[in-house]
Amino acid sequence: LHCPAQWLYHELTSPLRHLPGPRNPSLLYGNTKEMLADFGLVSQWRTRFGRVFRFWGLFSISEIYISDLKALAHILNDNVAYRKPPFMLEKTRISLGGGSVLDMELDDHKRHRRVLNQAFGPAQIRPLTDVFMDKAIQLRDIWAGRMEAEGDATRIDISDGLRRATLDVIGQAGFHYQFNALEDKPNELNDTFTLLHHSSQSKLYDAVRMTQAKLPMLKLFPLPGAQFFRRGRAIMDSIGRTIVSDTKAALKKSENDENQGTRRDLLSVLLKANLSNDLPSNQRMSDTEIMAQIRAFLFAGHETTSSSVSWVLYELSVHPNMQEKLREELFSLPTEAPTMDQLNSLKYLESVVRETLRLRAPVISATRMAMRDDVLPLSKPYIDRRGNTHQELLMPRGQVIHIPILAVNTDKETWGADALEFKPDRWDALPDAVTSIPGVWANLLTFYAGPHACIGYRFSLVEMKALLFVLLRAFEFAPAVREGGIVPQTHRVMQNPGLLVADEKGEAFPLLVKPCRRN
Ligand code: HEM
Repeated sequence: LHCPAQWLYHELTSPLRHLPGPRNPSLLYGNTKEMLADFGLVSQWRTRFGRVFRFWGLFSISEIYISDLKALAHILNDNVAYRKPPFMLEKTRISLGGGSVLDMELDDHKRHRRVLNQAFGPAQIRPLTDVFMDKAIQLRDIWAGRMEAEGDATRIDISDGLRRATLDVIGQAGFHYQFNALEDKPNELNDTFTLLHHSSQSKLYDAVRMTQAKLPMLKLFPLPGAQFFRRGRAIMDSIGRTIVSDTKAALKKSENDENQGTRRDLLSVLLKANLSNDLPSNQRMSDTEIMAQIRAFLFAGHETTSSSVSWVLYELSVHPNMQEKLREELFSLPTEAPTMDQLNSLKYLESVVRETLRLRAPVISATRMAMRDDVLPLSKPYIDRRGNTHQELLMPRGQVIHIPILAVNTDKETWGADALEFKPDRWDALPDAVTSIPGVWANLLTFYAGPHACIGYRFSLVEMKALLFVLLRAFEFAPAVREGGIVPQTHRVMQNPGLLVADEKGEAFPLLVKPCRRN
């Protein structure tokens, strides 16, 4: 929508104008302010208005919430008719720099995925398990050191350690690069990420980027946060240049070497795939595009995993019997250094990871736009504000769509009355209805679906399991604050566990950690 008249025409003539939904409290902000202030608001609307309703985004651009599974399957599998809206692509480019798979659509997206997919299969992730284990052990030793100095039952900011560990993992397993974020030294990239995504200013910075993406002329003004995003991009680019030239040099050196392939990091694999003779030259990625993927992996692949592990530890801290049951299983492996296949053979670990990624999906929603008029099938009819029943959803071109990942994962009509409870055992006998969820993994929308599904989900799952294997065999985790003191904190589309009332120490998510008695 390029001008107010076009917006007005779209809203007034839309076949969806009679959809139920909340009222619009502000022409400028729509419902965004109240949504930011209240994490549970969207699910309250879902209870009140049903699986399809309309709410209002920034500048009163309407968004259609859809959790109807038939309609979602239709949207997620058609990435020609339903794409990331131009303002979301623009926001990614402002925040992260452009040119990666994260801001590509259609043919360019396909070209990128064709090369990138080759680095993310099980055979490529298997040898990276050693890196996941090494970093998990390094974090374990750091926390054990704190316990030696401060005594048993030490209060530790879990998310800080995990963020550093997952940044180190993506550095080493992703690009054969040492961030050394776990070492107790200032790390410029980690500090910039923390400032942008976890400081008191981060929501403001994000809102500013979204406003600039919707009103590009605002990019001419030096609005809050611009210098930090610039700094983040500059650090990532300078690291990226070094990484690409080092990796290319290493590949060249190993061309005539029997041991070709000693470098197993994602970037080495994808650079090799990109140079392969099997790949037509017009399908290759340029060096600039390769560098852009480094930024994408850093951005998409580090905090998502640390948030997931934080959520697992949170759930286990408030469910000590499940923590003990899992620990029992982890000790049943007669090794300190399990392989990917051994980690994947642990059934209860798998159920705990699935249940956490269902109930605490780190990415809670996605946004798409209809690129043409369409008719969406529905599993259940909806009733509009005038009382008329509709068997289908008439989708007008240009309509923004809200895909509620977390709500789909926790819908009582699909998962049963206990959908909002943490119950790993549910994975032993799932209701049939969940098979209609169009997710790429485990009947969940956590890693999305269709052509834009998360490329890194296998990487992330093994990394999570390695961290949990090491940390739960070494420590016991218990709540550090009273019940209800840890709540989901949202930033952009991410949710992390965090303190309801911030403390002066600036901790994000503390737990009481003590050495495991079995050890
Ligand atoms: C628990 C961890 C993770 C979660 C929950 C997660 C979730 C997601 C979701 C929901 C999307 C789709 C977003 C959209 O299209 O609107 C996505 C895409 C993506 N993810 Fe992940 N992710 C995780 C870990 C990772 C890791 C470890 C990497 C890389 C090493 C990664 C790289 C990507 C990339 C490159 C895309 C874009 C794919 C495309 O558009 O074709 N993610 N992820």
